[in-house]
Amino acid sequence: MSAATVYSFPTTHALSSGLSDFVEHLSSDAIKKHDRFTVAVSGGSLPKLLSADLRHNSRIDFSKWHIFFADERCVPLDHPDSNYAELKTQLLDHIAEQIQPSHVHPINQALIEDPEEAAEDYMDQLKDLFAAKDSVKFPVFDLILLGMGPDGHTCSLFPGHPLLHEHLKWVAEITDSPKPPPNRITLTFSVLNHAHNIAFVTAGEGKQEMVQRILEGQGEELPCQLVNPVHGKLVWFVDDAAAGKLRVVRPVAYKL
Ligand SMILES: O=C(O)[C@H](O)[C@@H](O)[C@H](O)[C@H](O)COP(=O)(O)O
Repeated sequence: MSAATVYSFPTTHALSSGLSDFVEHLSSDAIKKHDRFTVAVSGGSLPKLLSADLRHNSRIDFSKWHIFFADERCVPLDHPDSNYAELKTQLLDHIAEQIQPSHVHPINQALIEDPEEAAEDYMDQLKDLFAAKDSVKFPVFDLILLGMGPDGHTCSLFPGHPLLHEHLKWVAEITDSPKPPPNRITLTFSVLNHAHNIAFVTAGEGKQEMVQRILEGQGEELPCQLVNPVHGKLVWFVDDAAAGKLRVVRPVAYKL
């Protein structure tokens, strides 16, 4: 995989605070350049780690944010499995007065029984924002925030799954996710790898071995290893526990 910068923090509190500074920096940079900040967010522990400090960060102009989901389970938006529901609880409800509701893009709840249609509809939502001109080949997010599954999956892109080779679609459906629920939609590697910035966020001792395998292992094609930005930057935000088995890659302290 392309050289990634690994930022390690002694605690998850420190990680959340560093991540908030990082997101603030990218957001203000993007708003200066093109008057908006486009971000895609994953599920799992990410919304909590992301939001602990971010939701109190008054230096961020959330009114310019456009929020998408890197992957989503095909469940109602108030279901405990919904990534949207988790982000709402952790972040959106806390910045409700600043964020514009039309700038938040959950999946279309009316289509959850048909993942293929839900994926097509989500691609249309992306097109509305990114592809005013038909010539846009892929959306270029300012930031995509990813988690790392225990098997090395990211988004709903699982080891050995045919979706790892999907190069045309922006958003794909999956109906046989090895992790329940089986029906989901996910951004594809084409979209991930065109982002300006990609940040993996993962914490805890239980992640040590997989973090080491992904960042230092060779000869595998784990989904997290297929995240290789074409022009953008790749960073990992981890705690010292998750970084505990790294031997070759040197984690650094985060500084703006
Ligand atoms: O259903 C899923 O596939 C999960 O939401 C998944 O994509 C998650 O992001 C990773 O498994 C990391 O999860 P943790 O950050 O909780 O370890």
